[in-house]
Amino acid sequence: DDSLYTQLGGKPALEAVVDGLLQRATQDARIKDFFKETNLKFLRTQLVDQLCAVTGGPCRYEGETMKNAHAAMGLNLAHFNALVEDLQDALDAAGVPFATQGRLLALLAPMHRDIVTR
Ligand code: HEM
Repeated sequence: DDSLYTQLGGKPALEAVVDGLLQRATQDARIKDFFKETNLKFLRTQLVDQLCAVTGGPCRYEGETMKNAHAAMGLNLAHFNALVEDLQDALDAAGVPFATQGRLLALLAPMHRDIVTR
């Protein structure tokens, strides 16, 4: 099994990465206000399922489309890049090797087309 999911370290590793991301994003002055009214427990579940599914793991993501989930936020590319930076820091902290980080970021980067609206 050479899926990115396995390379990342499976479900426990993804959970650690998502926890690290949410911790950072909710304290990041550039973007934390977007999360003020968010149910973080629900968002954690959705993110783990989504990342598991897109990396080839045994999960199904049944949440909103990226377009619908972010439409009302009016996100720009700086917001998007700030979140990606927080994700990279979380991946570093979880000990994910640089090349593996690159594989994940390559899957997520194109989503900016649906998430960034201004
Ligand atoms: C590749 C980048 C991103 C991915 C993969 C992603 C993924 C997701 C997912 C899976 C959800 C849950 C959707 C649902 O089922 O309700 C969500 C919601 C959310 N995202 Fe993102 N997101 C990204 C970028 C961003 C950025 C840049 C921000 C803000 C700076 C952001 C802020 C939020 C917030 C606040 C919610 C929760 C909305 C609510 O409370 O209903 N996301 N995102």
